[in-house]
Amino acid sequence: MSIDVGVGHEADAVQAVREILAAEGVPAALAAGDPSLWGAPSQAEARIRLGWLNLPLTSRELLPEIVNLVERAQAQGLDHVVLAGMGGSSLAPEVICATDDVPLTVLDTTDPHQVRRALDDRLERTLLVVSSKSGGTIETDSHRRIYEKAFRDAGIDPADRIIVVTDPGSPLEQTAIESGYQVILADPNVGGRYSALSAFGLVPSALAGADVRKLLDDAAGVRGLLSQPEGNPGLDLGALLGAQYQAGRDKLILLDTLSEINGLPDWIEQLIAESTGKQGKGILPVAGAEAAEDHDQYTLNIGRDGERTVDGPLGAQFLVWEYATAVAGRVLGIDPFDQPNVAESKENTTAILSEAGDGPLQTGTPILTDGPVEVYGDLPGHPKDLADVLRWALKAVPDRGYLAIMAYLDREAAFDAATVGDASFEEMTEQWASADIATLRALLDYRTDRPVTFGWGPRFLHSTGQFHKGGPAVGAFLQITGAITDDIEVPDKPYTLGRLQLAQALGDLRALTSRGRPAVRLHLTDRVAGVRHLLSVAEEL
Ligand SMILES: O=P(O)(O)OC[C@H]1O[C@H](O)[C@H](O)[C@@H](O)[C@@H]1O
Repeated sequence: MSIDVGVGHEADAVQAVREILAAEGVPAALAAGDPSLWGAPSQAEARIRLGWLNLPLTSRELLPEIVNLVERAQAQGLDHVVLAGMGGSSLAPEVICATDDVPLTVLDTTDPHQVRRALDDRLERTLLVVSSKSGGTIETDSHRRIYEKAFRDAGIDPADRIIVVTDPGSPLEQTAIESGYQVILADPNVGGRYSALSAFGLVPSALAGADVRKLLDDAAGVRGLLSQPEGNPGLDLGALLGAQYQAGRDKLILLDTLSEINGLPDWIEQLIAESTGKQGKGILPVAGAEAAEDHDQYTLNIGRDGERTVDGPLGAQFLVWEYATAVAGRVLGIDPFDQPNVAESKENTTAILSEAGDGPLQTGTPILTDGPVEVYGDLPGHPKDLADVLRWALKAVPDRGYLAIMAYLDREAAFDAATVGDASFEEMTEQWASADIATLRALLDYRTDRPVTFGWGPRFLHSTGQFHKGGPAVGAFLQITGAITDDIEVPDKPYTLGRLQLAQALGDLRALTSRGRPAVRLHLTDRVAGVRHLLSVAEEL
């Protein structure tokens, strides 16, 4: 089964870019793993980052080991699979499992309420996959420590329940060996966001019940096309992204509503934002929005329907989008394999934790309080209430700009609002939406012609966070944090999850404001009431 790319009515412009790329020999060179395609300064990194091109073949070697893991888990009756992993270490398994309709609990959060939800859910049948390429990611390290303690407290040996996926030689590999955990080593020549078809994508998905062999088969089916100058879906898509960028359309609205693949835009978001958002350039992917066409925006559909489309099975989609992103990187003149600005927020987080010592974190004082919402920030014009603050945020977006909502909250919290009993599907959806902070995106989107993005913190720090800081300086930022009523200790660390989460929010805010980007933090002193209030104020703007 193959994959089709529909380039829409800009076919001539796309053809022009494709011809240049073909004349430069890009398709064959990229398919062969030539690291010189992004210029001399990128060559050293590219040399160790092109392994994804071969994963449809090389990952097959993992299948016997994966089958053993799955059989062992089944024999032990472990049917609740929890995946601790950030960014590239969890986004692909989330899409794979949602598409195959098998349950996977993803922990890519430091929100203590959301982590507590997972801990309280079938611990006696839980299998934890700890996935981290670097082996040093603070969120994932915290989850491992918390689960180790929870297992021990429940009289369960963590070595029976924890599987580690990491790169050879990482500190996590060392810890895993010392702790007696099963370790699956990933291909070190593949970067995090290009790792969907590696052990990072396959191991947790297979344990959750997904058909990963099919994924590799579908990717292998398209791989042979990637060296060709014609009939090459990766080249077509890369040329489309590049041509749109050259025409000033650098906001990509991703739709998947009519697709059988569930949630691919979230994975594409990380791939494109982190790969291209740097040196003041970049393509901003917008997931979860309505279709939009404008001088700087265009829509692309996953599936058959629409003007610009990418239609084909998930395994092929992964490979084609990765190839297209690498091609677009060349057209934009950036290195698609580094993420130079991600580290900055992480360093700020560490600094904020150490500045505070044993005392409370330095949050400053609110400039105003509107019911259950406190407002922190340096805002001009003396806003008098929350409505003023939201109006300011919308106005702060420049021409060609965007508004980013970043919520450091429990992304499952809206489940608590769902009525049990005889509510209809529509009623339940409505209840969900009115308790879900993500609804704010649509409410604000309605009031501006600029794109509005929504990200869960700290998850987005490993994705669009790179674009926010490294991309064009045209973002305005609305950060949302919430009171914590049930915090969780991180064993052998001087912080709790809640303290870490707040430090991450403050650290990113510092990175944004130090660049002069308009940014404000809304703090919900009561989460449920705060979400309700914020949504009702946004509705009446
Ligand atoms: O897999 P890990 O090493 O834990 O990394 C998880 C994520 O961390 C960083 O933020 C990178 O920018 C991401 O590209 C990566 O996916």
